[in-house]
Amino acid sequence: MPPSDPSTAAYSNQLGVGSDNHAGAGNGGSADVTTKGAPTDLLQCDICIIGAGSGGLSVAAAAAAFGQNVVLIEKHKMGGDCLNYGCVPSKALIAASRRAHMIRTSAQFGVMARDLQIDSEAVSEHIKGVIAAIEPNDSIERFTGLGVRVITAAGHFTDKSTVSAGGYRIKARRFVVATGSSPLVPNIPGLSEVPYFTNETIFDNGTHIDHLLIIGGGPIGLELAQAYRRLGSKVTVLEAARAMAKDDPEMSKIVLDHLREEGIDIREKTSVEEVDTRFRNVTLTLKKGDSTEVIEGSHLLIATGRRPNVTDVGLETAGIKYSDKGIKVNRGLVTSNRRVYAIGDVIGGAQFTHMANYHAGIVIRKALFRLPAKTDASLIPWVTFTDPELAQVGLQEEDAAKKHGKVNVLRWPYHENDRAQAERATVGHVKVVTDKSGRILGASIVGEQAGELIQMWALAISQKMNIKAMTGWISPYPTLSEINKRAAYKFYSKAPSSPLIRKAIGFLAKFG
Ligand SMILES: Cc1cc2nc3c(=O)[nH]c(=O)nc-3n(C[C@H](O)[C@H](O)[C@H](O)COP(=O)(O)OP(=O)(O)OC[C@H]3O[C@@H](n4cnc5c(N)ncnc54)[C@H](O)[C@@H]3O)c2cc1C
Ligand SMILES: NC(=O)c1ccc[n+]([C@@H]2O[C@H](COP(=O)([O-])OP(=O)(O)OC[C@H]3O[C@@H](n4cnc5c(N)ncnc54)[C@H](O)[C@@H]3O)[C@@H](O)[C@H]2O)c1
Repeated sequence: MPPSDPSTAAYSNQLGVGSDNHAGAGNGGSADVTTKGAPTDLLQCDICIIGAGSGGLSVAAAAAAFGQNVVLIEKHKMGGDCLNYGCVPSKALIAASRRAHMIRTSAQFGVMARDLQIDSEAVSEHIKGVIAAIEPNDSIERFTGLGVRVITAAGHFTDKSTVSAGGYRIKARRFVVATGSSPLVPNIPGLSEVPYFTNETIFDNGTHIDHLLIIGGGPIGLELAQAYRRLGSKVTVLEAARAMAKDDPEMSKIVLDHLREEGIDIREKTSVEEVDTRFRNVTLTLKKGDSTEVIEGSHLLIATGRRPNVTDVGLETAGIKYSDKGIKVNRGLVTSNRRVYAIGDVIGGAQFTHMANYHAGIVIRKALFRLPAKTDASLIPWVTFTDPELAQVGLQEEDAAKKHGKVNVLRWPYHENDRAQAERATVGHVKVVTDKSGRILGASIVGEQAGELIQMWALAISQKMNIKAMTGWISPYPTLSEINKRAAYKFYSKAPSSPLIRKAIGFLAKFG
């Protein structure tokens, strides 16, 4: 089958797969129901959760572990986006592409690998294998074993304290809406006439992609851009504003420069005016400033953000306020209906699996133990899994300065780290922001394993630690984590007014 054949199962906007209304998972009992009830059957429980993605599963598992009577409703696939269309398949794809990159670049280590071959079908099988390995953790069997009653059907509120799903009426002490989000497809002339991938279809693709056009330069667009580039595709990214706009520009520039060096054509401040097909290819009419250009590629990926799954849940009926940004909640994640919490992607804001899990913890503390608990945005780390990775926690420099006035910015580069040299992973640096007294306000890391290295800064911020604590531990040699300690030492090299003392401390910092 030619790569751009619109009939390729994975490559179609006509599939109706996923989205707010996953095909085959119809409303009111048409789907397979784990336990079927007559339409009037009433289930009474402590907690009823709509949506078995990262957020819903976490609430269900924890509530069941504390002996609560739990009903969990899922209309499509257990595990939601993260397992089936998000984190897991994307990281498995990235892992495959990383192997290809390592083979291509191994000669600098004196290791010669010849005849690199990429079998797209086998890459696709690898992705499916990774999902299959994780799937049991999120399965109906596991949750039923934990004592959770799983109903596989669409759920919706029929009044302020009742949900209907799979032929049951469910009354609960508390409800949790965890219905996630779906790809936001922009309204570009011609787009609806042309086949395109979203995150819900691209991971099923088992054919080689000749030239992938990606609309959107956020984490989805850029993680997949690099993965496909390394797997042998030509890749062009079209971004209407700034790529990686949520990250510190100083740090994201390093990623973007690196991606461009790998041959990815990233065009910022570029709008897509029209989409069309020419022979079997996709053509995009681009506009940047006053100039227009038409480019052609074999496949198109839409990665332009998310829309919350707020339709068909009966939110109005339940008196739950929402907008196109998501369900409105207070910092305790309570909706305008005080019986109902909303968590994860469906409330908008930072959309990560660990965010949904964090929300789940807050709901458990509040609903089960009646403890006061509130979200704290300053604790949320995130990582974009490009190579180099980019990780962030707490405030970025600009926001820290706005909030705290004069701040200290501490940097330490990877190339000063012996392990980074040994691995030839010298791109990037750690950047830490503190207030005058040394209180850690934020940290960003761009470079090898930034997602691992950020963890200690996430801990430090959550524990309100001072930078002094980040120098008071012994870092085994040679590890990348030493970079964190070196960055912390920079706080002291800045403090003394004498240039001589500053220089001496800077010198000593090199010895940990
Ligand atoms: C390509 C991609 C890569 C990503 N990579 C990462 C990453 O590396 N790290 C990270 O932290 N995050 C990542 N994310 C984000 C992460 O996947 C989401 O933040 C996370 O899945 C949100 O969890 P959730 O429980 O809110 O929603 P979801 O996981 O979307 O789950 C919602 C569930 O609710 C179900 N549902 C919806 N409506 C109903 C209804 N009426 N009745 C019953 N069930 C319903 C849906 O079928 C779905 O299963 C990625 C996302 C994408 C798209
Ligand atoms: N590593 C991770 O944790 C990870 C990875 C992937 C996705 N995610 C999550 O998934 C969510 C969605 O990711 P995303 O990259 O789709 O969304 P995003 O909102 O972060 O980025 C979308 C980008 O598309 C651009 N855009 C929007 N409309 C456009 C148009 N018509 N033409 C050109 N550009 C346009 C926007 O300016 C923006 O930069 C993110 O919020 C993120 O939290 C996380």
